[in-house]
Amino acid sequence: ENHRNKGKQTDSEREINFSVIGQYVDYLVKEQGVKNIFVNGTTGEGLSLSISERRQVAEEWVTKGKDKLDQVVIHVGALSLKESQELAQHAAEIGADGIAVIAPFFLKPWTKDILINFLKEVAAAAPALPFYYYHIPALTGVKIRAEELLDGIQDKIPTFRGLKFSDTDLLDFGQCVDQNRQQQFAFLFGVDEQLLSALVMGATGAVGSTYNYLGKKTNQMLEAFERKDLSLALNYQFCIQRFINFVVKLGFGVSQTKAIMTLVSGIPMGPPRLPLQKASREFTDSAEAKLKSLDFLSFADLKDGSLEASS
Ligand SMILES: CC(=O)N[C@@H]([C@@H](O)[C@H](O)[C@H](O)CO)[C@@H](O)CC(=O)C(=O)O
Repeated sequence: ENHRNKGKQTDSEREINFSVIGQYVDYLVKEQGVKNIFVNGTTGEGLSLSISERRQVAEEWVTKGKDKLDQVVIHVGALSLKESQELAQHAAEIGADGIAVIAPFFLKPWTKDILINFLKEVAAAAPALPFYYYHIPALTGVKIRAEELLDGIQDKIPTFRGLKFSDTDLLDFGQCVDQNRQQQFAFLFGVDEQLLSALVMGATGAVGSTYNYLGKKTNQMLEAFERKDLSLALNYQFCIQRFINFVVKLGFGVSQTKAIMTLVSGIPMGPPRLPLQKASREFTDSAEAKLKSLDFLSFADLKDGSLEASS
């Protein structure tokens, strides 16, 4: 299963290229100002990887991020509670900074209490690690409101430290913040095109796919917000929205994100794994033109061979 550095053609198409992770850490820190990483989530196709691959990816990020990254949080959600616990324990062993879990999405928890019980069992496998609930109802189909879930959650899960909220329901998000003011929870927003609205609601941070290549722009928005320069912050958000709106119309998902990451960083992300399909050349060309027209990408930013890798 470990095809690391064997260099066969099929490996690069089908297997994880662990060797670029170290390079990618440097890229994110230096070029994008991103120092916190969420590993094996949606963009990382965590649920399409084997348990052994997930362990290896997590290890590589923690090892290569040492003394460079502030926090590496590992997503350990799985359909099998046992696998999730194994991954949680592994995250603790390798020195990750936290774990996050999505709701199981095949046989689903139908009530808040059942979901809490599942999460509690995973959290207990890594009792020293901060625990985050990853709320992404559009993908899991589990629509239990985050605000309800958070009510009294620390009594059940003492390591609970926050929420990664990947949904557009700002009523739910706002109420998560409003009802937990006494706690020091992290409220991490996951819909990049709406981040400014979530900041107004009290988001304490963000986790998202576009920060791989729009990290610098988003940091400028965060700084403007911090300085209370709302009109400048809104300018940045609208700029980001123009790009996301453009690619959404072309069909935007994890595969397309990977193609853009390759294009902008020059580091080959490889194709996605089935059932995802590689982004088309037309998509990548259009996205590139849009990035340039929005001044998100200059010719100088394009690294040699970047188009090669995504073609
Ligand atoms: C459904 C989805 O992929 N959502 C993204 C967003 O960053 C999303 O790509 C972005 O807001 C553009 O719509 C993140 O919430 C997912 C994420 O952070 C992850 O990779 O775990």
